Amino acid sequence: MGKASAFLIDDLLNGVQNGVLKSKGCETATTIRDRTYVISGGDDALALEVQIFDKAANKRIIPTVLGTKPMPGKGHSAIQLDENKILILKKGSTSDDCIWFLEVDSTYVREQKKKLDTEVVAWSKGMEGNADMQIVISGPSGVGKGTLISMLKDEFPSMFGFSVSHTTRAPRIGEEDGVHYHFTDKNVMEQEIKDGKFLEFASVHGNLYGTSIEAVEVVADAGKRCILDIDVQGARSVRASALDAIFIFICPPSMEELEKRLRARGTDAEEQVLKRLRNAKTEIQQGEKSDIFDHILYNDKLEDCYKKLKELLGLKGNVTTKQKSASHGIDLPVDHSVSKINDKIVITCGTPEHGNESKNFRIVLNVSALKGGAPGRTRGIEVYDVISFSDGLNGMKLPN
Ligand SMILES: Nc1nc2c(ncn2[C@@H]2O[C@H](COP(=O)(O)OP(=O)(O)O)[C@@H](O)[C@H]2O)c(=O)[nH]1
Ligand SMILES: Nc1ncnc2c1ncn2[C@@H]1O[C@H](COP(=O)(O)OP(=O)(O)O)[C@@H](O)[C@H]1O
Repeated sequence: MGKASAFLIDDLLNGVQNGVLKSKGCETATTIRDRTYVISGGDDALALEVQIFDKAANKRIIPTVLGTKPMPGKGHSAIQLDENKILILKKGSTSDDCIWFLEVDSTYVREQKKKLDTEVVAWSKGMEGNADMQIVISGPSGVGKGTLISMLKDEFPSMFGFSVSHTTRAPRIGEEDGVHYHFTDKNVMEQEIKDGKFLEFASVHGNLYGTSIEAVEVVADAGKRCILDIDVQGARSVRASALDAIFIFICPPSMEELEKRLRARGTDAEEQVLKRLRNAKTEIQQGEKSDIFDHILYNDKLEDCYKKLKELLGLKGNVTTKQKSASHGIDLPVDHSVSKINDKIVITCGTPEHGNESKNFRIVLNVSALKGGAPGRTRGIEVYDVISFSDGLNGMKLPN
C-alpha cells in the first residue's frame, strides 16, 4: 500500500521483536512470522479493532473479525501465545472477562478464510477450568424428551442447564422467548448462521432450528452440564464438531403410543401432528441404525426411563453435587507487564523500580492445556494464586 504503509510497518516492526509485546497507549502490535497484528481501542466505548500489517506483501489488511468481540475496557496488553494465537489481557475489566484470545491462524480461522475467501481473525474468551461433557438428547416429537430433561433439571438444578435453541416456528401457548426457545425470523437466523454463530442447525418439520455457540457456552460458564434437545440431523452435526458430548436417542414403545402422547399434549394442530408422525418413522430408523448415538433409551414407563437416563449420566445412588474448584479470576491493574516462560504467562503488576514491595505481585497463568477456542470459549486456563515478590523475575519460582 505505498510508502506510507511501508514506513508504518518499519516503525511497527522496530518496536516488536519475536512477537513480544510493545504497548503504545491502547494499541499493541504483536508479530507472528511476517505479520504484525495491531490491536487498538478497547478504552472507553471503543471496541477492539484489528489490523494486519503484512511485511512480505508490504500491505495493510483489515480482516473479517469473527467470534464475540471483547466489550470495551480500559485498554489491554497482548502477547503471542503460539503461532496461531495472541493472548489479550483486558485492563480494568471484571475478573471473569479479563483473558481473551485472538486466533490468527487456528484451524477454525483457516477454514473460515477458505469459506469466506478473505482474511479472517477470530476472538475467543478465555475461561478458567474445563467444561463437563455435554448431553445431546434426540428422538421423535412427543417421545418425552422435554419431560425427561425437565425432570433432570428439577432434581439437579445446579448440575444441568438447557441450551436454549433458536427457531423460526411460532411460540406455543405458555412458551416464553429466551426460556423455551429464542423465537426468531428466518432472514435473521439465516444471516446469523452465515456469520458463524451456530454450532448446528437443521430444518425440522418445516421450520429452522439451531443451537447457537453462545447457548451452550453460557451454561458451561455457569459450571453446569449443558443438555441439547435437538433432532437427528443436528446431533450428526454436533458429533462432527469439537463439542465433547454423550449422545442419547429416546425411542417410543410404539407408533400408536407416540401418536397418543402427541395428541394428549394438545400443543399442535392436526396438520402438525400428522407431519410429526410421518417424520418420526425416519427419525427412529436413523436413530436406531446410525452410529451417532452412544445409547438408545425406550421411554415406555416414564419413571423407568428416567432411572435409566440417570444411570447413563452417572447419577445412580447418592449423588453429591460436585463442588466446583474456586475460581481465582483476575483483577488486572492498569500498570503491569506480561511475559511468557514456557507454558506460563507471567503478569507482573506494580512498579518494582520504585521499591514499594507491598504493591508488587505476579499472577501466573498456566496455558499448557487449552481446549476449545473460536468461535466459542477457550477453556482450561489455570490461574495460580497471586505471588508477592521482592526479588527479580529470575528469582521467582514458578509452579510446576
Ligand atoms: N437440529 C436442531 N433441532 C432442534 C433444535 N431445537 C429443537 N430441535 C428439534 O426440533 C424438533 C421439534 O421441536 P419442537 O418444535 O419444540 O416440537 P416437539 O419436539 O414436538 O416438542 C424436536 O425434534 C427437537 O429436538 C435445535 O436447536 N437444533
Ligand atoms: N413415558 C411416558 N408415558 C406417558 N406419557 C408420557 C411419557 N413421557 C412423556 N409423556 C407425555 O407425552 C407428551 C410429550 O412429551 P414431551 O416431553 O413434550 O415430548 P418431546 O419433548 O419429545 O416432544 C407430554 O404430554 C408428556 O407428558
